[in-house]
Amino acid sequence: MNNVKEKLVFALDVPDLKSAKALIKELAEYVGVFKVGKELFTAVGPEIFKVIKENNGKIFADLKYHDIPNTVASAARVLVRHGVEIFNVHATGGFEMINMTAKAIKEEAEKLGINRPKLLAVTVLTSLNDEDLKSLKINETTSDYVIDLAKLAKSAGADGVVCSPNEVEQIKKELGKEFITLTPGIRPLWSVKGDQKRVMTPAQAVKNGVDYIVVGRPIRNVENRVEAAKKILKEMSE
Ligand SMILES: O=c1ccn([C@@H]2O[C@H](COP(=O)(O)O)[C@@H](O)[C@H]2O)c(=O)[nH]1
Repeated sequence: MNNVKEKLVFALDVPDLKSAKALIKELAEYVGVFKVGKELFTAVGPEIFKVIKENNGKIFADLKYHDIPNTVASAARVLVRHGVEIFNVHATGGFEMINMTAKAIKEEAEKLGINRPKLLAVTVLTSLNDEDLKSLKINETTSDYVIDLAKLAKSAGADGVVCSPNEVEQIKKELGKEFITLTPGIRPLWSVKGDQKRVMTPAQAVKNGVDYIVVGRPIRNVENRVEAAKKILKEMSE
């Protein structure tokens, strides 16, 4: 069970520090990594990183940077100084943006004598499907586009990608087992899809070889969150 706990990333999508603290305390025993997304970070800033560290948690800064290379690399240096374990940028920011960021975090971590965070590139959001790509004038299937972006990200120095569990087997086959896959769009059979379109159950995602699964609402929006987390860990270990 402990092994699957390390794979479980919980999305702290709440609007204030008080709610985030309560969730961290409630779920620390069942969750490997806490994900800080745009809502919480915009509300409380880097203070949340301190709180997670104080509770011996690992941090995934899900800030999905997408800007010119110098801006992203500079922001990433700050994340290194905050001691985050994982962070991400959009793969569509391009080779130079990812490459400059990868070099910057290595340099910054060496300067501080600490481990550098893992750099992941977001491929195609799990709320998008083939039809959505067509409307964006992208003439590829979602899975082909994800693989192309994953190849670009790897060649630029990323440690892995954010994708849906549907693409994991292919990514591992083409880019190697060590290339990290972190997958939102996780929906146990007892939960609702909401705005997620490319979804999979925790059990199937683990079978497909994902390194991390991200779960938010299926745990956060139920009455007994500890029970929901335990149920997911059980499904992951079956
Ligand atoms: O492609 C992506 C990238 C990021 N996310 C984030 O993951 C969580 C999922 O939460 P649920 O409540 O389990 O849907 C959320 O914070 C998203 O911002 C994603 O869903 N898809």
